[in-house]
Amino acid sequence: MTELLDAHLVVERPGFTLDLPLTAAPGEVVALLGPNGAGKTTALRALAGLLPLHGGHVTIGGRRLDDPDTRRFVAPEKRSIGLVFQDYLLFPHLTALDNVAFGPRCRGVSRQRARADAAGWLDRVGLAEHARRRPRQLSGGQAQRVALARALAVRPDLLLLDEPLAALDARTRLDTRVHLHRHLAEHPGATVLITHDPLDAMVLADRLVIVEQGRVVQSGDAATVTTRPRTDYVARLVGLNLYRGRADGTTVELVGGFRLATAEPQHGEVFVAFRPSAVALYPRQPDGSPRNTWPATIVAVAPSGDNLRIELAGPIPLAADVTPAAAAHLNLTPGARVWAALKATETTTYPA
Ligand SMILES: Nc1ncnc2c1ncn2[C@@H]1O[C@H](COP(=O)(O)OP(=O)(O)OP(=O)(O)O)[C@@H](O)[C@H]1O
Repeated sequence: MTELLDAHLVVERPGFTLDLPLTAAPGEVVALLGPNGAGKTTALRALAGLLPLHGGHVTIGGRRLDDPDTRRFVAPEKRSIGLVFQDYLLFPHLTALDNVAFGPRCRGVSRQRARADAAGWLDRVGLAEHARRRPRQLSGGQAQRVALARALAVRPDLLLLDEPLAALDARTRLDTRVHLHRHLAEHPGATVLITHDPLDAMVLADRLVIVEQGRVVQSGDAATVTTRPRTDYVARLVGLNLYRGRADGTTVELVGGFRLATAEPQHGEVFVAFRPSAVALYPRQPDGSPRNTWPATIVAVAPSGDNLRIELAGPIPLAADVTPAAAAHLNLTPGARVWAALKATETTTYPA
């Protein structure tokens, strides 16, 4: 597939370097996911032309927009890009309609045409009857939809979304996520979205690019990234226990010396992952039990859906999810001693 976006973003900051190859095909939605300070906003700003590159390049639709080597730099307003920022950045003094008409107007479309077009976009995002309202008369979810309509109204090759749902309450967020998903699916251009929320990323994106300390640490579709995390950040994000070790057949010696029995034979450096719900906790050492059992100490207990998420210390740090019924047999105070058990068949092992 030919890429609509072809970029290598190199930006130097004191004590921080962004060095991020990034591509997106027509119609593809790519989510940049990463912890605070990973460089996501820097990447988005560089794509938009709000921040010039120090190295690498940005090419959209075959057009070179930023290339420090040849001193080429195309200003943000001359790029075929639509932006939706976290705080929406709607013009407060303009109506919803004129906010949406603004981009096309700047590109030389007549006032009448731009407004007619804007009315069509507002209709598409379900806000036809709010066209005359100003931003402060709109709810958070409505303002977000106006911002989306405004970004799409210029028919951009590349749509950039910065935490598009972060400012919304849980209920609005759910509705808006579904709504946004539909519009992204219809958008013929490429989309790059940044988010902290794994659910947003998984629902909205075709591909996840995980960024830590300015670099790509993992990328792929949601299924691969979530079942085979390669860093602690990703493992915590998707709620898996993750360890690194050395495999010899179906035994993996973890960093620190603890040994786990696994199901798939491997050799050499590996990751071992398993779900917290695969761990069973007992008050005493279980007999006739799976091959992996070890004593552990409860560190913290918190609700997790219908279950309880128990954080444990011991030979390995561990998260276990137990049902309320199972929890009733345990003393769940921090500091209490329990036994953890894990079936080898519940583990996934893959090369590091
Ligand atoms: N204007 C600036 N001047 C100097 N350093 C900056 C500037 N903006 C960001 N940084 C630094 O660049 C790095 C990346 O920041 P960036 O905002 O891109 O991360 P992020 O992944 O978007 O984080 P968050 O999720 O917290 O928004 C950080 O170390 C940050 O301190």
